[in-house]
Amino acid sequence: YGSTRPERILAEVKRKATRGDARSVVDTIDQYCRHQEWAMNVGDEKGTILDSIVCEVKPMAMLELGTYCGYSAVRIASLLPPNSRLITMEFNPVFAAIARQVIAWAGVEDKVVLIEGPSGDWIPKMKKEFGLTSFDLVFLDHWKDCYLPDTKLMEECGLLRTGSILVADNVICPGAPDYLEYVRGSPRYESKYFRSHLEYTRVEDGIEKSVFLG
Ligand SMILES: O=C(NC/C=C/[C@H]1O[C@@H](n2cnc(C(F)(F)F)c2)[C@H](O)[C@@H]1O)c1cc([N+](=O)[O-])cc(O)c1O
Ligand SMILES: [Mg+2]
Repeated sequence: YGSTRPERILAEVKRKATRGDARSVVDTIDQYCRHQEWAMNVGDEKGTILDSIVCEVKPMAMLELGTYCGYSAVRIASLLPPNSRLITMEFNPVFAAIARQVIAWAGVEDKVVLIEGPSGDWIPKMKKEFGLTSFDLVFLDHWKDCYLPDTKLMEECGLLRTGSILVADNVICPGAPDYLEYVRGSPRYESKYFRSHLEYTRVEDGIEKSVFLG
């Protein structure tokens, strides 16, 4: 029986990355996915844009939708201020199990809370479950047709405050046209596009940064 791509990525991390060294985990995954087999991590080029926003915002409460193998969770967690938390949500239990091991190998498990299940179930109960008032920063990198409904649900559940920032991957490729139209057209958001490339390729893609104005 063959292994899955996430299992092969985890095996590469355990073989090549230094335990406890988040940067070496990130670099190992980037090397593997650039030279061995492509995978849908935000990647090194768009990852640098994400890093700059995380460092600028210094979020105390951050949410990621779409953990996959944990690449961006590790990347983000390595930049978080002390006492801040990244909550990362994953729908697929197989991917979640891999991501937990990647996050542990990187030594950032104290900064990351991985929750499993559909966003529609979790978003309405996050305030209570985690004693949250709102998220300072949200990274959307899950199913592209869920970006808009989940953003509206976060608004409705009071998880966004004036100044909360949404960062969305793949707004060009594969694309999230309804989300893009919403954040760019709504008076309640101030949106900015960061042009880049689809991870590990020369195809155009980009990240949209949108500030919620309340
Ligand atoms: O489809 C793409 N990403 C979809 C990513 C999907 C991932 O998000 C999880 N999820 C689903 N719902 C939730 C939550 F949190 F809501 F519960 C979490 C899924 O199980 C999966 O691991 C993609 C595709 C390409 N590409 O080039 O095709 C490039 C990319 O960067 C991509 O992100
Ligand atoms: Mg993506």
